[in-house]
Amino acid sequence: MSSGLTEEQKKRIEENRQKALARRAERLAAQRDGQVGIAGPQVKGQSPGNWENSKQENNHVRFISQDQRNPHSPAEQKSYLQKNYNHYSANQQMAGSHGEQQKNCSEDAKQASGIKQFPTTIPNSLSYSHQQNSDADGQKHRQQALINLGTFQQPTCYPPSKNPAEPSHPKLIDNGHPDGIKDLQSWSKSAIKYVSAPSSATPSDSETLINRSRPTESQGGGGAFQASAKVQKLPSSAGAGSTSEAASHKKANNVTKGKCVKYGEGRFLVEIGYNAELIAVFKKIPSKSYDPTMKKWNFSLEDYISFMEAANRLSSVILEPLEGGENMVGLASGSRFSDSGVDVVSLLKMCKNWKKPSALVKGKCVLISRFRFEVDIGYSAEVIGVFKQMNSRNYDAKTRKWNFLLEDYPKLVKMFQSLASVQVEPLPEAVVQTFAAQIQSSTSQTTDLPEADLSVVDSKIVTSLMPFQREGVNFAIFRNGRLLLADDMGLGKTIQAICVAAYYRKEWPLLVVTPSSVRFTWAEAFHRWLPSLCPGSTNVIVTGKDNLTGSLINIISFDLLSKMDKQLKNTFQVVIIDESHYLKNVKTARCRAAMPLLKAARRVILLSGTPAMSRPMELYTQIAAVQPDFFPQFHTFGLRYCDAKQMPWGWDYSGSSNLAELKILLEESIMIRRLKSDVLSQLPAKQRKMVVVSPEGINAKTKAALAVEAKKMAKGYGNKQQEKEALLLFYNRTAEAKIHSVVEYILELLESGKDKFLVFAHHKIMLDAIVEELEKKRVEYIRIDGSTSSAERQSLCQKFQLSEKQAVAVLSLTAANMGLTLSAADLVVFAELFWNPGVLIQAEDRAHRIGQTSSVNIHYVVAKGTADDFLWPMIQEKIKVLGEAGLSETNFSSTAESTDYCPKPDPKQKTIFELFQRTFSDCRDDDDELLLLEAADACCEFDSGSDFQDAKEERCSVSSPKKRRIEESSESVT
Ligand SMILES: Nc1ncnc2c1ncn2[C@@H]1O[C@H](COP(=O)(O)OP(=O)(O)OP(=O)(O)O)[C@@H](O)[C@H]1O
Repeated sequence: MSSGLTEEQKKRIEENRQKALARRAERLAAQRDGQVGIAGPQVKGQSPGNWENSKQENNHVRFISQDQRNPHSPAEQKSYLQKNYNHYSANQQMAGSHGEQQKNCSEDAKQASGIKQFPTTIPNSLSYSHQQNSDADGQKHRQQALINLGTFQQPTCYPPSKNPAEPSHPKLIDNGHPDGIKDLQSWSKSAIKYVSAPSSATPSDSETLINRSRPTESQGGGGAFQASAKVQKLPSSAGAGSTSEAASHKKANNVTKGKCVKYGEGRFLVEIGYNAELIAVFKKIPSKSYDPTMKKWNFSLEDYISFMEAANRLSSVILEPLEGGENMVGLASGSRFSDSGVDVVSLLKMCKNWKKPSALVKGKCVLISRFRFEVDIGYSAEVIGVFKQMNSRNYDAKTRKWNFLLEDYPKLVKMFQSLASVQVEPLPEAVVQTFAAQIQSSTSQTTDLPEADLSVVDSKIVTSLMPFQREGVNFAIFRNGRLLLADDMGLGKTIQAICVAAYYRKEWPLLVVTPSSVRFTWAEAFHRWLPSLCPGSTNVIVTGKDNLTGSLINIISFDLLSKMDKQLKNTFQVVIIDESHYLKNVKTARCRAAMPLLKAARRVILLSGTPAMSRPMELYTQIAAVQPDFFPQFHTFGLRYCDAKQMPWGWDYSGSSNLAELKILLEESIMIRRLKSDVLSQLPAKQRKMVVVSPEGINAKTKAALAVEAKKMAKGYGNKQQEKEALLLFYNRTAEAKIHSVVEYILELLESGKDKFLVFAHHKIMLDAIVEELEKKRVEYIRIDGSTSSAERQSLCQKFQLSEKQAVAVLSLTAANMGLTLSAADLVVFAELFWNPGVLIQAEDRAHRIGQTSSVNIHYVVAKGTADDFLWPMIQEKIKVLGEAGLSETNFSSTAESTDYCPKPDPKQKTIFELFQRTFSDCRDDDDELLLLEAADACCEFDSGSDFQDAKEERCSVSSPKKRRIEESSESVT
């Protein structure tokens, strides 16, 4: 049986093999002379920072500056992180500690001389340690200790929900009593603190009740709830008994259930069946109004709190509170702010009518911390006179501004109102609403987030959450499932989002909107983290014609979303938007398609490590998606936070202003963001992720070619040589098939603001395509492959290390997997797999080595229906065997997502898998493998008639390759 290679290809393979042999001999000789490795000699005239010189001297260096540098780019964050990460190695948080890293490095050197393989031992266990922080007000922020999650139930398979509106989520129980903490083995404290609402005025979701009393055993689920929350009571302004407590004591029988919903501007409506007691309450509310068409009562939002208090005292009524009602805490009508004599209504009115055309002195109030605001105003004796009447006044000699406790805000605003010559812009309404509790009483203490009861969620995911992730989930549930999760890259936004979504599973079908390259990765992640899901529960939409509601979990790309049926906008009550900064521009089709959907949904989980990449205006749509009431008009937001300026052609919103206030506001209300430096002690040294690319990225011809190769392989071959050749051809075809998806993924990483990363690939066509695209997009890059001399490598590495711009290192798997230090990157992308895991681990260690101060994220891009189906399980098996022998980390796959990614138990596939194993497992000699590969690459190189040529022509993002001469190919084998 033929191997599929032509005579000419075979001849070239042999030629290449000879050349590779010669090169290997050269390399070995060079190693003996000490030329290979970290300390290779510099090329004459090249200085480390001199890109231009090297550009002239080295064809493989093409650093093209970007036009503009993003002032808020992750590069800046990165340098900040690096400054702050020095404790990391000292704390031995990086797996294996310094000693181990040194071992790795010395083993790299050994590898370079071909002595030993599989050098890296990476413990998978996570270590936790406490970390101290402090906020502007000196509040101590600490990271969590272990959380006892031992008693979570294993839910059964999720059936599709028949009634999405059915209340489903369980109670949130908060062990607020300090004694409760003592009883527990471990306790957690949040880095984020919340001012708890006055007990009577806490609007809580009737389903997500917050129980501020000490949990009994039954409440606590036998230890499922930990005392993270130290919720203190604020002075109650409106009667006793919390909404939640009252609600939770109501009997299930004989109760009328209903909910409050927004109703036009400034009003809410109560959707509920007839209940005589409640009608009596309605009639006592001053702002009551009856809508005869809807047959429902509605009221002013100002009466919301007092209404809820009254309603919750009725044993026959359970009312689900208003979404976002927590922002109205303290704004109950009639409630007066301490010492000011100002009630809520007057305060809001004063805030609206603050402009005085004749004012001589103008200024503004700005929030500077969670408890204080400052008044930015020019000198005026009158104003100073007012300031001096404030008990909490404080003069900051540095900024030359006065600041006050929020408690003094109403009084100050009232006094400014009486000064005709003074105009002070108040705090935005969103700030007043969010910080109402502090405005009401700054003596209120802070509270940690209540611990959510996740017993309805698969225990696998719950027990896997790292402490800070658990805190993220608590935050999300505390915010009723509407939030912007803005954790740094690689901190596990996916696992948190899945956990939150699973908490609301009775409201599914769920919609996940993602960049197209990671749709399948999401599907895999759901099944990984929620094992109780039935196999058919995920539906990845690949064309505009696919059924968007086909399954319980529907995953769609941003671009396809705009083609979706508008009628479906009310179908999804729970929506996850991955990389939500894709929505930053309101004019784009993706944003126009997503916004109505998000406004209609009850739970909106936005994920982005870089919610705004350059200016605050990019945040607007994301804020509006989560909290539409915050800034109903963009212009208001623009004036306050985008330094909006009126130009001859209209308003310019491209600036920024009051950013500190915006950050405090968002963190208090809708956003949670942790940097790697905040949680480093909880992170493993390496985090591996599988990026399963979509099959439609592979064109039909390439798919057919792969299928033909697979079919041939399944039939078997006459001898080992033929088997090897066939496998190599299959491997080559896989590279061709993946190019489009890999390039797309890299572009998405760049678009997401990933500033520096390494991309490893084996085949020249893959490396070429990546480089070609980077050039097109004018992204700086270095390339190191088999043709790069030792000296060049060294200078390229230094340049990559020192470069402050967005830069990608494009590296050959077999020629750049050892002896190089590229620790300036903390992200490594594998465009291709390789059957020798030692090579992969060595390649990972280009970034994960001494000098690395962060946890390294590793993304393996895999495509189903290609050689990856066989390579991935094979790699894992090899690693397992090596682990058992103490030669490698024990479980490579446990640090990677989608470990269930393996060939289907199809007999044909099994034959191929065995063929892979037989061929590559037998191949113990490294050099032989490399030779084989180099040789194999040649057949890919000159295969001008390959399907890839056609495929490339069809694609717009990857331009046609130049035909290469055979002689060149053998020189530039990777
Ligand atoms: N608690 C955990 N246990 C095990 N693996 C985890 C955990 N949290 C995250 N990971 C793994 O870490 C990797 C990175 O996680 P994820 O992709 O969710 O990060 P991210 O914050 O979404 O990053 P990005 O911003 O790059 O998309 C994944 O492989 C994920 O499975």
